[in-house]
Amino acid sequence: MTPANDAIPLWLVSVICELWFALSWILDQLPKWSPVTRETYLDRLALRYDREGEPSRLSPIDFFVSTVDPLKEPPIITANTVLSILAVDYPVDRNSCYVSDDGASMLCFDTLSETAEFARRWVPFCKKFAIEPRAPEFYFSQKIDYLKDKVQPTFVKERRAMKREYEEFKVRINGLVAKAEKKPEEGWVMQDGTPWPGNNTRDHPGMIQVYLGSQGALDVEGHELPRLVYVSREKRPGHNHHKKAGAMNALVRVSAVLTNAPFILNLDCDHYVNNSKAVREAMCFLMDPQLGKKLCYVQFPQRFDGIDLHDRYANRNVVFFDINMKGLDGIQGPVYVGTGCVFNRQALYGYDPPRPEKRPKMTCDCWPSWCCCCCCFGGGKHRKSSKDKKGGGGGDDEPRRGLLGFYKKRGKKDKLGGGPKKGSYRKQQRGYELEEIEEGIEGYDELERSSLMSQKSFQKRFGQSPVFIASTLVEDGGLPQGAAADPAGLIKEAIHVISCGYEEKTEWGKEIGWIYGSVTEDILTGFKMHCRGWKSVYCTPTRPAFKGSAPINLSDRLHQVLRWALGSVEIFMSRHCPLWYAYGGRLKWLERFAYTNTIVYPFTSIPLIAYCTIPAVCLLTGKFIIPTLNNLASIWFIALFMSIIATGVLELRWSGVSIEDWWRNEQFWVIGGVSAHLFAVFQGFLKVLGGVDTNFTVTSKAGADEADAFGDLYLFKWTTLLIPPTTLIIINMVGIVAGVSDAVNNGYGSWGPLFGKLFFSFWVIVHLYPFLKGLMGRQNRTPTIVVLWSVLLASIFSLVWVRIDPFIAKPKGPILKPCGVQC
Ligand SMILES: O=c1ccn([C@@H]2O[C@H](COP(=O)(O)OP(=O)(O)O[C@H]3O[C@H](CO)[C@@H](O)[C@H](O)[C@H]3O)[C@@H](O)[C@H]2O)c(=O)[nH]1
Ligand SMILES: [Mn+2]
Repeated sequence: MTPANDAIPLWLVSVICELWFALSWILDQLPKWSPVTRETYLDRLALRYDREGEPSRLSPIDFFVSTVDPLKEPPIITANTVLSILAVDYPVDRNSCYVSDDGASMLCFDTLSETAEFARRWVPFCKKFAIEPRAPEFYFSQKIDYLKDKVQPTFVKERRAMKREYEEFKVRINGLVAKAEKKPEEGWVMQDGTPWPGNNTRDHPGMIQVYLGSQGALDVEGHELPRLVYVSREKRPGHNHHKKAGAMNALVRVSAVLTNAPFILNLDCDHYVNNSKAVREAMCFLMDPQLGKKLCYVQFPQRFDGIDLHDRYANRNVVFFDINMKGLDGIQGPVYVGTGCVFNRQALYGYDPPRPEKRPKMTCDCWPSWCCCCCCFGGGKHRKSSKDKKGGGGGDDEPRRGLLGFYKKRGKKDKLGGGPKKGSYRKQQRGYELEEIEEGIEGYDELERSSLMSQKSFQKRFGQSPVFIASTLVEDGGLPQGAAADPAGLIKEAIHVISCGYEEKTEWGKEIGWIYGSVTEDILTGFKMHCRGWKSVYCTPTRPAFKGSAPINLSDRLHQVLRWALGSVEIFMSRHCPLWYAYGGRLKWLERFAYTNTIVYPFTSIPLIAYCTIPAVCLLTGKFIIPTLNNLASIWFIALFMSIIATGVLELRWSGVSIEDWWRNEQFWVIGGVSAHLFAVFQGFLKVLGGVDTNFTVTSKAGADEADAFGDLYLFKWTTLLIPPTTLIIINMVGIVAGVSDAVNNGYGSWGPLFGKLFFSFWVIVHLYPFLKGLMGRQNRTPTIVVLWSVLLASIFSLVWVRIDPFIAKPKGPILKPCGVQC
C-alpha cells in the first residue's frame, strides 16, 4: 500500500509476486497445524496376533518390487532389495515377494534365480543372528562394531563365511551383467536352451516364474522360505503400458491370483528393507481392530543412503518427510510417495471405507475442520498424539460407529474378543460392543455386496478373469476355496491377467489400482483414496524402515524434480485436479489444501524468477522497490517478518529438523523453482494445449521410466535446465558490480540505499550457491555451452536495461552506468 513512486512497474511486479507467495505459504502452512508423531508397540501386537507356541495370526502381505532397466538399475541392487524382503522378520508363509520387470530382461530373470539360491543361506543367517539391515551389501559395508550385542560363539566364524559367500554371489551376478552387455545375434537363450521370450522388449508375451515358497526349495536349515515371483507383463506395440502404474496394476492382479494377501507393500527396486520389523510396524495400524478398517495405507518416510555429507541438493527432503507429512498425518493422512507404503488391498480395488452410521452431529458440517482446530488451539497436538500412542482408536476424532458397506472385515478369529484382555487398546470395552454389532450385520454385508454387483458389473470393473473376481471376494485375503489345488491353472490365469489387453474397457487405472494419467502416479493414487474418505497413517520407526538411493549429481536431480513437477502440472490440468475434484466427498478441507499445494507448486517458479531478477534490475537501474517506510508500516513489516521466523523456529523445534537441512531445502526450493519447475510448467501446458507433437510427449514420459532417458534428448534437456539459474546468477553478479562501482563513483551518500539492494541480490546468490558449486565443481564434462549461453543472455539483458532504463522517468543530470562511462 506504499508504492515506490519512482519504480511503479517494479513495485507492482513485486506486489503480485508477494500475493502469490502469500497464497502458496498459506497452502503450505495450514496443513501443518496439528502434527502427529506415532509410536508403535510391537510387543502388544505380538501378544495379540503372534504368541509363542501358537500359529501366527498376523495378516499375510505381498511385497511388490518394480524394476525396468537392468543397466540403470543394477541387478545387484535389486537382488539386495529382494534378499532384504525374503529375510524380514515375519512368518514366511505370510510373506511373498513379486518382482515386476518392465524391461523383460533375461539378466533380471537370471539374477532372481541366483538370488533365490543365495537366499537359502542368507535368510537363515539373518534370522539366527538377528542382523540389521538384511540387505547383504549394506550389512557388510556398515562401519560399526559388529560384535556388539552378539553373544553366540559361532557368530564371527559364520559371519566371515557368509561374507565370503556374498562376495562369490556378487561375482556371479557381475558375470551375468558382463554377459548381458552384448546381445547375441540370435537373441538370448535360457539355460535350458529355449530362446528367451523377452528378446524384443517392446513386443513379448507375459512371463511368470515362481521361486521358493512351500513347493519350492527350502533353506539350508530345512525351513520354508517366502515365495518369490518374477513377473514381466505382456508388451505389444500400440498399447499404452502406463509405466510404473501399469506395472503395479499387473502385480496387483497376479498376486490376487497367486497369493491374495490383504496387504501390499510397494518398493522401488533400490529401496531395501532396513528395519526387519517394518511389516510389523505397519500391522500395528492395519490390524488395529478399529483404526485399521479405515486405513487405505501406511506410508513410511523415504530415507536414503549414499548422499553427500552436506546434502547439497536437498535429496533427503527432510523438511517434507519430517514436517509436512507429520502435519498431514494429523488431518487425513500422509500422501503416498511411491515407495515404502503398505496398502490395504480393498482400498486399491476402489471400494469406499466403511461408512459411519448416520447420527446427529454435534458440530455443524459446513465449517471446515480447521475451525475446530482453532478452538482446541494449543492442546490440539498433544491431545492427539497421546491418544495415538495408546494404539487403540488412533488419532481419530470421529465418533466410533458400526460398519455398513463394502468393507471386508477381518475373519472371526481376529475379533477382539479372542485377543488378550489387557494392554494395548484403551477403547477396548467399547470396541468389543461394536464388534458384536458388526457380527450381526456380517451376513447382510456380504449379501448386499453380491446383489449390488452382479457378475457383469464385476467384469466391467475388474476385467474378464473369474479367478481374479472370486479373489476380490475372499474374506481376509487368501485364495478362494479349491483354487490352490490347481497351481498350473493359477499360473495360466496369472498370465491371462497380465496380458496387455486385459485392462481394456475396465476401471483399472481410472478408478481402481494405481491411477494413470500422471508421471507422479503416486500422488494421484493416494489422492483418489483420500477422496473416497480413506485415512492413511504415517509411520516413522526410529530405525528407518526402508532405505533407497537418490540422484546426487545436479543434472540428474534437476531431471528428477522436473519429472515430479511435470507430474503435478499434469494432475493440475486433468479431471483429478484437487481444486475442483470430488467436492461433496469425504476429502477433508485441509487435506485438499495440501494436495492443492502439491500440484500448484511448479507455478511458483514464475514469481520466483521475477523475484530473482528484480534485485539485479534494481542495481542496474538504480531504482528500489522498497519505499521509505513510515513508522506504522515498519511495525507491520517487522511483525510479519518476526511471525514467519517464529513459525519456522517452532516447526524446527517440534520436528527435530536441523537448521542446515532447512536451509538446504530453502536453497533447493529456489534452484528447482527457477529451473525444473519452470520447464515443467511449459511442458505441461504444451502437452495439454494439444499443439504438441508426439515426440514431446515421449520426452516427458522417458523421465519416469529412466529407460529412454539417454541420448541427445537427455543431453539437450539438462543443458536447457541449467540455463535460467546460471543466467540469474550472472545478472545478479553483474548487478552487484554495477551497484558498487556506481556507489564508489557517487560518494558516500549513495551507500545507504545500496545496502538494501545488495541484500536482495545476495539473497538470490546465496540461494543459488549450491547450483553454482555444481556447475563449477568436479564436473568432467564442463557445460561450456551453458556458460556461453548464460553469459550471452545476461549481457544482452543487462545492456538492454542499461540502454532503455524504462523505470527512470527523466534522468536529472548524468548517470553513471556500470561501464563507468558518463553517457
Ligand atoms: O515403466 C516403468 C518406469 C519406472 N518403473 C519403476 O518406478 C520406480 C521409480 O523410478 P525412479 O526413476 O527411481 O524414480 P524416483 O523419482 O526416484 O521415484 C519417486 O517418484 C516416482 C514418481 O515420479 C515414484 O514412482 C517412485 O516410487 C518414487 O520413489 C523404479 O523402481 C522403476 O523401476 C517401472 O517399474 N516401470
Ligand atoms: Mn528412485
